[in-house]
Amino acid sequence: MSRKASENVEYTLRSLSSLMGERRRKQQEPDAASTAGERSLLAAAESSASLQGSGGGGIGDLERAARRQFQQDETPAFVYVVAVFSALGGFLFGYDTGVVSGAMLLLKRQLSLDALWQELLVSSTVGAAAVSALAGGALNGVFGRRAAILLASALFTAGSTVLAAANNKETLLAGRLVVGLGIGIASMTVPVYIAEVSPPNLRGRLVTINTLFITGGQFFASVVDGAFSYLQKDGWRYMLGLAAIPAVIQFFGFLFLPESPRWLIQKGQTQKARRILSQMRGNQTIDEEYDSIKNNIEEEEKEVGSAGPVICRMLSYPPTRRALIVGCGLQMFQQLSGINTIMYYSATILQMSGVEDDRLAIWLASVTAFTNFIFTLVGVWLVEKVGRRKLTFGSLAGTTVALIILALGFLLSAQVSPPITFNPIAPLDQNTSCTRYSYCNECMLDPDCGFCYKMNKSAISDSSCVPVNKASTNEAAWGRCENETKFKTEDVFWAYNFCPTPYSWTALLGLILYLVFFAPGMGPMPWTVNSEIYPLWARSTGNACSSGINWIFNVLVSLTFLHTAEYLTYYGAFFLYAGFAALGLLFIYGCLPETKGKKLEEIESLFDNRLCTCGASDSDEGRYIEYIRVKGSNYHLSDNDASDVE
Ligand SMILES: O[C@H]1[C@H](O)[C@@H](O)[C@H](O)[C@@H](O)[C@H]1O
Repeated sequence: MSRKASENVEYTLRSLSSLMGERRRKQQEPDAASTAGERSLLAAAESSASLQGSGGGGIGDLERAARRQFQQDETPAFVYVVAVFSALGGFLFGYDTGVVSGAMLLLKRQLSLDALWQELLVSSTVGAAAVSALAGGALNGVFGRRAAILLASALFTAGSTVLAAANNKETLLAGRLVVGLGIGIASMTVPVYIAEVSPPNLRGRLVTINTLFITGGQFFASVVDGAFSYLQKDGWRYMLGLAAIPAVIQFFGFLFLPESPRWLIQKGQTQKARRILSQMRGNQTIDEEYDSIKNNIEEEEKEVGSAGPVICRMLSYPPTRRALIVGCGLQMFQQLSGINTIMYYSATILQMSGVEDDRLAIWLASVTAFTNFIFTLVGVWLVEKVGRRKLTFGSLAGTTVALIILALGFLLSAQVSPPITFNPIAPLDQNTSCTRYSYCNECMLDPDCGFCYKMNKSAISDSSCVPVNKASTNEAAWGRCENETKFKTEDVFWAYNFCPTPYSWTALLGLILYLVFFAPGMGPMPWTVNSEIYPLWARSTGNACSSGINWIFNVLVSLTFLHTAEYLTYYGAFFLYAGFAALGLLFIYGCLPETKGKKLEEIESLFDNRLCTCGASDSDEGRYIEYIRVKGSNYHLSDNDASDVE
């Protein structure tokens, strides 16, 4: 082909790229296939040459050819199978963290657990997860992702079996610790593994599926809790033991699933890596991807060296240091916005809104978990459309507003808190410490007391603060509210952990808005972004650190909530979370770059500039990079080329 002809070909292809870009901008929603930025677009230079002759109609041919090519290039189902099997780790993470609240209600009665033991059984899992997430980095680096996932599913299976068979609290503690170790390893490995096997145009979506499975696990756990709460004796065994089923499925599944090709290349097992990569990419050519991974590893080694512990190298090399700050910051702000407290206290918030039956509240808590799940699905859909940065920022902005509404709901309720008007005489040898309070909101904040009152039309009368029955928070230890079945027939009401209030709708609105905004962005994006921002040599360690931070802040926020509420009251605690969320907004605005559509190997360059300058370089967002294959050679429209086109 003459030089002129080939220039024409290139020109026409660029026009096509521009035309498709235009159309895409108009639609505002790039269709999944056409955003496959790195796929070769066309194989036929000849048809382009003939296109010179056929004028405008040729563009139609070319576009059709491109579409045909895209359809053939469809991502093989195998990638989805791998993603779903890995995400079972997310399901177990969600299930095991979610199921414990329902199991505790039964356990504490059957094994007469005191507050310390209850606290231990709940927090030990999260604490163990923090430790194993941090240790998971080394495990992943040395033995690979597949081995780490196999180990996590073995731990889940062993832990759940021990829990189901436990006969004393010590064995229960051991089981909870083992499950926690599994959760930590899974939480850091699964996103990394999925990111490494996914094609770039689907990576965000597939990693986000892992968080969908986390929230799915939490929802399933809440349903299981509800169902087995009727089985007073040993119901907890089923609740805690059921997790063994998905764990076994994942274990056997992973015996047949492959190692991450990126990890294999890093370890010099190039033949195997090639084979797996082509299995994952179906009929697309893998040469370009393979070469770019390999070159990248070599360059990284030259640039950063391989001496000393990875974390030291990460901290002394500016791009990875910045990535680490962004990754850990995101995880920290996820937890500081209070998701787990909100989920945990959703039953209370719902009770405040007039749901008086305890069992109904348990079921309504599964409505909360379901909302969290469904809106995470919205995140799966949005992540490749609007990108990580906008999604995270928008989500946290909405979460901040929701937290303020929630806090206002509690504030208004506290201000109109009903006074205590009736002080019954305690039977001999009974606790009377609750009688010192003058208002319901003081009584409510004391975990040992509850509010007992009469309702006359909509007016509260004869209200007292009395000790709660230690065995069931549904009734008081003594007095008018002592017998649930009896007082319900006498127009007497019992409120534990909440006060009857006309402003409950404000808190309810805050709760709903919180979930709607948090779930699509702040829930999944910290995991998704962390799986992509580190170069290969730093990926395991980076994810280990950021997941560790997630778990550490998870424990901190859960353990301090009650004390925070005692010092600052409920509304103070929610205002505090809103303050953290607002700080998080500044952080995301300034520091979170867009990683959508980029190859993992390209992402490191996003952190080349000073920390928190990516907000300013945001103009690149949504820009479309077109790769064009002409007669076997790849043309990547460089930045300049692309701006020519646009
Ligand atoms: O991303 C997840 C998810 O949002 C869960 O609902 C929450 O319990 C976890 O702590 C969080 O890491």
